[in-house]
Amino acid sequence: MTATSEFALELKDLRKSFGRSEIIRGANLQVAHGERVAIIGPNGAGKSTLFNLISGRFAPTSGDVVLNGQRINGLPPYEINRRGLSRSFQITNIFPKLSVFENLRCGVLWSLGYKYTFLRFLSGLHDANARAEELMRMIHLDKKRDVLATNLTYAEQRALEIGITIAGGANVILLDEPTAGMSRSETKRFISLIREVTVGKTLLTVEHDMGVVFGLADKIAVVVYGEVIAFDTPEAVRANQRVQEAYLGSVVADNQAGGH
Ligand SMILES: Nc1ncnc2c1ncn2[C@@H]1O[C@H](COP(=O)(O)OP(=O)(O)OP(=O)(O)O)[C@@H](O)[C@H]1O
Repeated sequence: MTATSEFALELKDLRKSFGRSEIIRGANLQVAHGERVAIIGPNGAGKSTLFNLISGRFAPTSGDVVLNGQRINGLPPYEINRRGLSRSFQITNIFPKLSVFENLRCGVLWSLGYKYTFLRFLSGLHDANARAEELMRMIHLDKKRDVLATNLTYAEQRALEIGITIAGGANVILLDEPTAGMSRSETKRFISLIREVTVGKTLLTVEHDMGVVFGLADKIAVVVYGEVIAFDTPEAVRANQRVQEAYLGSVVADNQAGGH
């Protein structure tokens, strides 16, 4: 997708209520093309709700979500996907009984299905195979080409999921706690993998692990009570007094106490 606007993603005074409780309370954010952003904040602050608003699972109560310069408020997820945003979930959505290659090929075909008529879709099958091979190399699973997804390690399954997420060439990628459940060494390798496969793309993650946040993000968005209270470089966010008071101080204390 070509960059037609200054920002890949903008949230403008975004609000979301469930019944009488307003969960997102006027969130604003401007993410530049190619930026890697981690969304952090206390439990219940509204991070997942923001992701759900951006990816189209929920429609906002008011305000705008702008993707590549186009308002996408209230569009269904597949339309938003077609416009260049792809999301992977914390819960894996790979097909366990298909091989690595077949899973990736499905991801490619699925994304082609939205972009092409049926005839072009058929002629695209050859391209789909080539793209699936390319993705397999990108996620370092080419040696596991014919292994069923169910027989991969957990970290490999998460890598496969990222491969499927980027298969369609979306320029904005949303990852929900991409390293959750991984060991420290797997996490380290996985951060490198995410960095590699998202070069030139805009990345948003919801993340609790501060090691991942500081290893991956160019910028951090801090969400507290449904508002983005800070959006800056990791160093600036770490030094931000308001963030310290509202959130980061307690996380650092938790980590020192052996929590997560
Ligand atoms: N579909 C829904 N209906 C009603 N309330 C909801 C719904 N989805 C989320 N909420 C509420 O919105 C608030 C924010 O939840 P959300 O999951 O977005 O927070 P979060 O920052 O992602 O939290 P965590 O870090 O614990 O995952 C919570 O109080 C939650 O109960």
